[in-house]
Amino acid sequence: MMIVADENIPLLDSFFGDMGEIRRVSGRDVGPDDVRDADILLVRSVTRVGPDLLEGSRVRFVGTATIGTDHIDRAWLEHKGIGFSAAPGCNASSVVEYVLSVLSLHAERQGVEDWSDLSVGIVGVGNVGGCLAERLQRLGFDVKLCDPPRGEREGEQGPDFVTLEEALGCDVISLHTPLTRNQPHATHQLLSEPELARLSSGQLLINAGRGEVIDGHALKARLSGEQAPTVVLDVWENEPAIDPELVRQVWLATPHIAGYSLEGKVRGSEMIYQALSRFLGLPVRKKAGQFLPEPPLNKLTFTSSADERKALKTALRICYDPREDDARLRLAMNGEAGERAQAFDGLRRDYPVRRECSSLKIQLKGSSKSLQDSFKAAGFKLKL
Ligand SMILES: NC(=O)c1ccc[n+]([C@@H]2O[C@H](COP(=O)([O-])OP(=O)(O)OC[C@H]3O[C@@H](n4cnc5c(N)ncnc54)[C@H](O)[C@@H]3O)[C@@H](O)[C@H]2O)c1
Ligand SMILES: O=C(O)[C@H](O)[C@H](O)COP(=O)(O)O
Repeated sequence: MMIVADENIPLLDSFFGDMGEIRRVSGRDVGPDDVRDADILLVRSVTRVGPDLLEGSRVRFVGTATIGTDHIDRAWLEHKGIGFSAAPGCNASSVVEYVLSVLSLHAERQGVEDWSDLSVGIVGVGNVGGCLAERLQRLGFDVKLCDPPRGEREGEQGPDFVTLEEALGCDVISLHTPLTRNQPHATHQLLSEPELARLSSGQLLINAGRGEVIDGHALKARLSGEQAPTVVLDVWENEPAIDPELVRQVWLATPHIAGYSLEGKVRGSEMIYQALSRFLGLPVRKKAGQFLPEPPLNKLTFTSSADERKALKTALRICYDPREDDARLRLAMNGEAGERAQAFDGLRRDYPVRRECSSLKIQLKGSSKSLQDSFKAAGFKLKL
């Protein structure tokens, strides 16, 4: 069996090595000739999968080791009877930790002593948005949920959802919708000129969903105007050829790595391994946990003299500090257009190992019960 796989999917040999021959390809450049004799295609978000790539090939299963599926023509795969699986939720914790770290920095920058005084509007309350909402609510934030498709589906049974307009009134707005077009509640340019005009200084807009959910031209215009909001972008229109001017205008700019924890990536591989095994009628024997190395830092102790307001933020930033990715992306924006696009992809390909909060055991000596609860709510494990 021939398995063609994006070279950036981790643990290809460990998960798939005994299923067939693996041919590694560059996800950005893979073409019909690379997949013609393949049975299985494993991709990440940078490969567009549809008739242009697969017509005439013998591929019978496609797996994407990602949450997002906007790069996949699912209707065409179904029409052709080609099996498909994504990796829903694989890197949700990683994205949530990205947002928590950004929030902690924003509160500090705004001089907000208790970060949970900030109201947060979450747009798109699925795997990522739902996990973010749960953690923020446990941390005491006032959270508003905006998800019209869920609102329609769940009615009175679901949580109280607000309109986009109401969500845009929060101190922080975090976008976690998929990218969709030509359907009810399509998210392509969900935030355009009128929505961006509602935002003002003091507000923070985070996009860690898909770049095209915000109209980039309108955003640039808004950021050049009066009372501009603060903006954090992890995702961009036209990746990898992103707009360097927009990078300069936003507060934090990262190269689509919010979901790039090692745990998130390995879980993505595990989930498509499981789906492919089921598709082929093979037993599922391997687990992500067996391939995760010991984290470089596995224990952190706060003594009774620690400042309780700072302890959680310190731990969050030890696990992930977006300012490092921001600095690297800004440097990468110095070259010519082609060099910039290559550098964007290079930052993602050579991403340093980042571990999730759950890999770090926290010891709290003589701390309050509320601090212990906050650490647990943020996703840390406590060492008792
Ligand atoms: N930056 C990253 O590294 C990164 C990592 C993971 C996922 N993502 C992106 O985040 C997206 C969300 O991930 P997820 O796992 O939570 O997906 P999901 O499918 O579980 O949830 C998406 C939610 O958005 C809602 N939604 C759809 N249209 C909407 C609209 N117009 N307004 C408000 N809500 C709407 C859906 O009803 C759903 O509940 C993914 O599709 C992917 O594009 C980015
Ligand atoms: O959809 C996802 O899971 C994320 O956006 C993911 O982090 C994308 O990573 P990529 O496939 O582009 O490496």
